[in-house]
Amino acid sequence: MSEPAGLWSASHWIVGPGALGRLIGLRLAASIPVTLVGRRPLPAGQVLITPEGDTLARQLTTTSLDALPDIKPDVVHLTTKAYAAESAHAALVPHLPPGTPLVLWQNGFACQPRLGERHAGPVLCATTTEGAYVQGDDRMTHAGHGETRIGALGGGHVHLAQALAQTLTRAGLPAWAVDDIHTRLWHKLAVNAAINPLVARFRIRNGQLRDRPFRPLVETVIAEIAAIMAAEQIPPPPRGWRDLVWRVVAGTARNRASMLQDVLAGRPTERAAILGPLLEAAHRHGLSSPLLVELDDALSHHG
Ligand SMILES: NC(=O)C1=CN([C@@H]2O[C@H](COP(=O)(O)OP(=O)(O)OC[C@H]3O[C@@H](n4cnc5c(N)ncnc54)[C@H](OP(=O)(O)O)[C@@H]3O)[C@@H](O)[C@H]2O)C=CC1
Ligand SMILES: CC(C)(CO)C(=O)C(=O)O
Repeated sequence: MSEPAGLWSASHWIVGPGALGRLIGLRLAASIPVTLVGRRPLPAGQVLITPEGDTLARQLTTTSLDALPDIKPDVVHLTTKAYAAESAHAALVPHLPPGTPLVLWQNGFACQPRLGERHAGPVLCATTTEGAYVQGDDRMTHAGHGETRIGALGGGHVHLAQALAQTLTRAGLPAWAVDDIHTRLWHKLAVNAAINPLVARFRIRNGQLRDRPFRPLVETVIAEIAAIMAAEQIPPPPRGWRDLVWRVVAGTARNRASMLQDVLAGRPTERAAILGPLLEAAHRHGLSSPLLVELDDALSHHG
């Protein structure tokens, strides 16, 4: 695959340099100019612990949204949580030349269509199974290798998606350009909706969903999600929704899911981006989804 000129040496801004943002930033920074843009500047010396236990130390340019450099980026990766993406984008936009490509890495399906409309330049969405968590302002752990898919919601910007996929792959984050990112985002949303609210509510690890008291609840949530997806004409995964969800439960059995971690830490959750689009679709199609509504309601007390 040949790469459009310039992307491998292009400068990348990572806006929202938490777990995923720093994973991308530190991996790219081995050979590409990267700037981490936060709400507050992070230390320039950053450390990444690899899944194999090795330590990668990097010096990066770090700054904050209120002190952006004059040199502009060629690509912006927005890696805040879903609920912060639109406000971060609004703060950033006055400082970006029109036409700057934007890559959205959020889970759920809330900010993507809205920013796709609003951003004055190409917008790509990425969905990834990489796993990362933050250990401090200068240290993060790449917990597990995964795969990333990138594409535009309308299916365009193919060369840009291919170039970015190649750039990420060369940096050690295997990535592919796809023409069905819309479907893939909804599949990831389905997995997150089936697992995250239940484990957050009962404060259990993902694997415990297989146990007797929780298993029927997972099955009910999957059935509600499958009905909504069918009404929305989202194609099911090849072996169906149950197979997809239970495979992820088995593969992440020891995980404390992100929503559980957020609830335990008293942080806002990504409830609105994950359950919101499902409940809106259920409403549009006149479908009843009592368990999803109950879980959404319970989580709403956590923000
Ligand atoms: N972590 C992972 O393994 C994966 C995460 N994802 C998705 O990626 C997204 C990011 O997740 P994750 O990296 O874990 O989240 P984190 O909370 O670790 O990182 C979010 C970062 O965004 C920063 N931030 C918040 N508001 C703003 C703002 N207005 N401007 C600039 N920066 C801001 C936060 O700063 P501060 O530190 O100041 O709060 C923080 O550094 C989520 O949608 C998540 O679902 C998807 C797959 C895997
Ligand atoms: C797939 C799952 C549920 C794995 O823990 C996840 O993506 C999350 O924690 O948000």
